[in-house]
Amino acid sequence: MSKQFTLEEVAKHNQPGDLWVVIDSVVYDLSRFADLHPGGPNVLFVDAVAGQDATQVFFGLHRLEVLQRPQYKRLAIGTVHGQKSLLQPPPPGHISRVPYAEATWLVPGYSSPYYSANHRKFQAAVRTFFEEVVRPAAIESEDNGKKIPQDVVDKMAEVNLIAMRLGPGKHLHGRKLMNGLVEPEEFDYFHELIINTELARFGGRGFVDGILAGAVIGLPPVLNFGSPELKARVVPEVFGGKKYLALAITEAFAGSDVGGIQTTAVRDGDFWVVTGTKKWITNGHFADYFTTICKTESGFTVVLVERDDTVSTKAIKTSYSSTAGTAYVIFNKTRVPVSNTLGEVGNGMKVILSNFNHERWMVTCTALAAQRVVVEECMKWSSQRIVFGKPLNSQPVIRAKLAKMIGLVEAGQSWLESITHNMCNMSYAEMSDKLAGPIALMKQFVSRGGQEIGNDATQVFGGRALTVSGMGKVIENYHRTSAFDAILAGAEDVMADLGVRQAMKRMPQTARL
Ligand code: HEM
Repeated sequence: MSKQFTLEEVAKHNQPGDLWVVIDSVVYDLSRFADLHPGGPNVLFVDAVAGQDATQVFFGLHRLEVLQRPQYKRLAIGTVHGQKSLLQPPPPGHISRVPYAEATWLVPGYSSPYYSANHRKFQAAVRTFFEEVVRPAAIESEDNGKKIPQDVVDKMAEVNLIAMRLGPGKHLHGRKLMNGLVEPEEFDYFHELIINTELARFGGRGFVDGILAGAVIGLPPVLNFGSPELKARVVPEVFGGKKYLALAITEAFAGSDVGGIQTTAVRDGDFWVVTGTKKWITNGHFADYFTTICKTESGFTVVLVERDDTVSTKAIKTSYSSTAGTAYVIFNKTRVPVSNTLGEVGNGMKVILSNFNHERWMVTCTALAAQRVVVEECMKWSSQRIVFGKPLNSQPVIRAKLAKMIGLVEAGQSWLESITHNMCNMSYAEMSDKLAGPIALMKQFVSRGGQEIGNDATQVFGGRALTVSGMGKVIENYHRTSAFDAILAGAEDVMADLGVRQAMKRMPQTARL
């Protein structure tokens, strides 16, 4: 591509069979491609395009990534003499310079009391890892609905990313985290927040769950309530990416009202016999283990069910990608060793509830990261889209929408960081006591805001936000799937109610106006 042309030379190639255009200083020969062009050949032969610098019109219709696809890269034949490319894709690990595209602590010139030098190094390494190793798989899996590829899982396991996703704790001790970048004892909830943020930046909500969210929510009961033998066997398999695990609570009969579940576990000697169904089980379609709550003679009991011929899973078609492995699970008299019991018999609710705060906090982290990407997309689109002869962002109504989106994301981020700071400084018991309400309220605030952001972003992008590919594909995906954040880990309205009821419990008896 060392050949250089003048604009005058390019201009001579302006008809069917001999068609050149300039995009961002690069000269493309579209002579043979014109008939194959997904937008049709005719649009390429208009005077403002054929033989001309079509940069502005091109970016009104295509994402930068189109030019990076190998089949289109080949169309480049040289550059325009004296011009330089201004629109290269950013290198992996890059911090966006688009205002509000990054949390403030990452923006040069701003400071934050929450993040140490180690968090900063960690963020840079995790972003680079996710962009280099995970992004291509994320985009492909979101599209084709297949499970996250095993080689990506293996690479995540190598740097202990699966283990780190469960947050700080003893399970990290003795492990080399991110090639030794952070000491296991040093790893805190801000490190985990960083991981959650980075993995949700690819514009695919199904993949956010497909990237082993099942283990993040289903393994803690094993870690905290399983026998030493069970842990010694299962935990290394899951952290090593060799086996998959899902949390099986909800049923067609019971969602937020967990008490209504109908799956039973009946004792038969050294076994539980588990019978029943579970619905909406994230990663369930490919899981080897199911952390399952069952009705037992006395109350509820949680057991770790291992997949065998008596366990069948059916993929449920949801409005997000089936890469999440969402499943309907059927246990048909499945025999589970009593040694797989997690926690006390009859006290299963405690085991399940112990997990909810962390799960809700995690959903908030990933939801906010996705919303920030939506803000970035809208900021870019509204400045590059020319409408009525002016950039879209010259319209006050568009700026008002941007203001609302930015406000929601920044408010959510500040709340999240404040809660995360408290998580770092509280014992587990204090967290359960003091943070269940705030985390529930924060989650409902962020998920509700997310749905508003999805609606506003759709208006900003117009029809482009309604197609799964092309300019508005990130917005389409977010808008279609934002309700997942409002349902998973606790329905939005239930969260709001829980948060306020917790606050009411703390009202001083003597409080009067
Ligand atoms: C290197 C040159 C080009 C390549 C490789 C290319 C490729 C593509 C591709 C892959 C699409 C499908 C949509 C997408 O994936 O974003 C598309 C759509 C389209 N292209 Fe191009 N294109 C080129 C140049 C142009 C130019 C110069 C124009 C100027 C008018 C143009 C007009 C369109 C239109 C109108 C569509 C349909 C957009 C839509 O459905 O919203 N293309 N092009």
